[in-house]
Amino acid sequence: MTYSPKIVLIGMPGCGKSTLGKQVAKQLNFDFYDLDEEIVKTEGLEIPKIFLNKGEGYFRNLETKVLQDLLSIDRSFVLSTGGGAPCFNDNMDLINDSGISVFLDVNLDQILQRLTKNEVEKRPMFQGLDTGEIILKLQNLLAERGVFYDKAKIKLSGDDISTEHLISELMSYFKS
Ligand SMILES: Nc1ncnc2c1ncn2[C@@H]1O[C@H](COP(=O)(O)OP(=O)(O)O)[C@@H](O)[C@H]1O
Ligand SMILES: O=C(O)C1=C[C@@H](OP(=O)(O)O)[C@@H](O)[C@H](O)C1
Ligand SMILES: [Mg+2]
Repeated sequence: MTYSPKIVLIGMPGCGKSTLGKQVAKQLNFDFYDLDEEIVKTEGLEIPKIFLNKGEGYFRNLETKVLQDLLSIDRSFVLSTGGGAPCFNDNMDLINDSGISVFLDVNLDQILQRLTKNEVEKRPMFQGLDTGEIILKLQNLLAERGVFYDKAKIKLSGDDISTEHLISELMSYFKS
């Protein structure tokens, strides 16, 4: 039987899951999926529109369904999740049952800088908030979500986690 690793990136919104995931998949020659992009394709609506028109509860159930479908693919891939994905509907256990979860633990100051540049409009959780409110929101989210992120099989921290760093951690994990 061949081993098909499924690498699943998790972490706070803005920590770099989508950016890093794409790069790592390319370097490893694995398929790449972005959970949010797959949700958008399934629903035919952008993420902020799904939140606005159908509500967060609907989004979370759709997120779980699309996650389950992706995790059942029998090939190696890198999957970048959305920041909330591991924290609803037993998703973190699902991820750990079939994949290698990697928590990108980037500090909130760094995330704030990235989000406030140009990234708020894509993320309904932060729309309409000023900088102070975004800080509070990030702190509250991390307080709720840390317990889920902590279940990751691999944890990487730093302001700027590189593709090389992630690949080297994965190689050590595969060897262990
Ligand atoms: N290592 C990095 N250094 C600087 N900016 C980054 C880095 N990784 C991601 N970014 C930027 O931060 C923003 C959020 O990144 P993204 O990959 O969308 O995060 P996530 O998918 O975790 O929400 C984007 O503008 C992206 O270009
Ligand atoms: O943290 C969250 O709850 C969310 C994060 C987003 O993904 P990113 O983590 O890629 O921003 C996206 O799934 C949605 O807007 C909800
Ligand atoms: Mg993303």
